Amino acid sequence: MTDFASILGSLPAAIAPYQGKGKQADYIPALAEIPSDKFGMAISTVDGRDYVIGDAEEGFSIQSISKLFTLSLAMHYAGERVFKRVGVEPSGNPFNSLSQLESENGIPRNPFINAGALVIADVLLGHLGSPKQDFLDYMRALSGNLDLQYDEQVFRSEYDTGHRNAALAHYLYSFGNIKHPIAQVLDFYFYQCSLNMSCLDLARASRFLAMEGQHPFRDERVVSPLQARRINTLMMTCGTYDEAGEFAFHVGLPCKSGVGGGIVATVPGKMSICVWSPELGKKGNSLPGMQALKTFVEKTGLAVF
Ligand SMILES: NC(=O)CC[C@H](N)C(=O)O
Repeated sequence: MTDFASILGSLPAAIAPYQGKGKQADYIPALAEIPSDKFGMAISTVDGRDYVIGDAEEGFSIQSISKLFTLSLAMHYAGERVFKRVGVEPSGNPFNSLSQLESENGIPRNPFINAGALVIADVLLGHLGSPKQDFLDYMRALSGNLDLQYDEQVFRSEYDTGHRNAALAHYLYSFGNIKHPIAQVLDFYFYQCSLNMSCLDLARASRFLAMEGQHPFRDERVVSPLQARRINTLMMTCGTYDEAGEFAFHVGLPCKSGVGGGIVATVPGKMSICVWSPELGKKGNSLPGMQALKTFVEKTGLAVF
């Protein structure tokens, strides 16, 4: 049997050469205050075993990893209709780009770029009675951590500096692809991004993606098996933005990153993984985090191809 504990134990040395080579997100000022040398990783297997290393139980800002969960919830409520309003193609552009929306009639390329996630937030506003609380409850149930909270300071920081997201939301609204008041959409979007979770929380919470949509702690489905397969596919092709090709090439697992430095990866049928290290490469994905996943896959052979 693979000795996951000792493989995890080898990762701090493997990523050490990459620390100090990236840069924390500072366009959201609160994120720049996190010590840059943090590193944690957690694995949660489909049969309920957890393995952790380093700062895996320390909370961080999940940022765009939240898009994985809002998409899952939107697909649960609206099924295929979601894909009338967002596409399933990689954008090849930065996560916060506005440019393709003009020629593509306000239909974002995919649900993981900011434009797509704002549309998904709008979809959820049509289904949730108390959107922020309902989403928090959903994440608490998925992670099994009833103490999960959002980070007020990060939320405020995003609100104060979120001009690009506001521009995207207005532009989408002008195409009729946002239907609720823009202030409500942004409020919900900044809230989802400012949830504070640890690697262990996120590895557990994303386990349904490795379990054909089965809820990790309840006798119910989060999404259908087909939907789980599609979400994994979108993670592989679009989850790390304009670096998705590099991730598929070097890591070979469905991944979803956030500018807080976290990356969730799934090994369908086997486990879910979350790594966290705040220094980002040029495309906004954790540089040491990517190396940790690459090394993990080399040592375990767990890539999907
Ligand atoms: N890639 C990310 O994590 C981006 C999320 C961030 N909240 C933003 O909207 O810019």
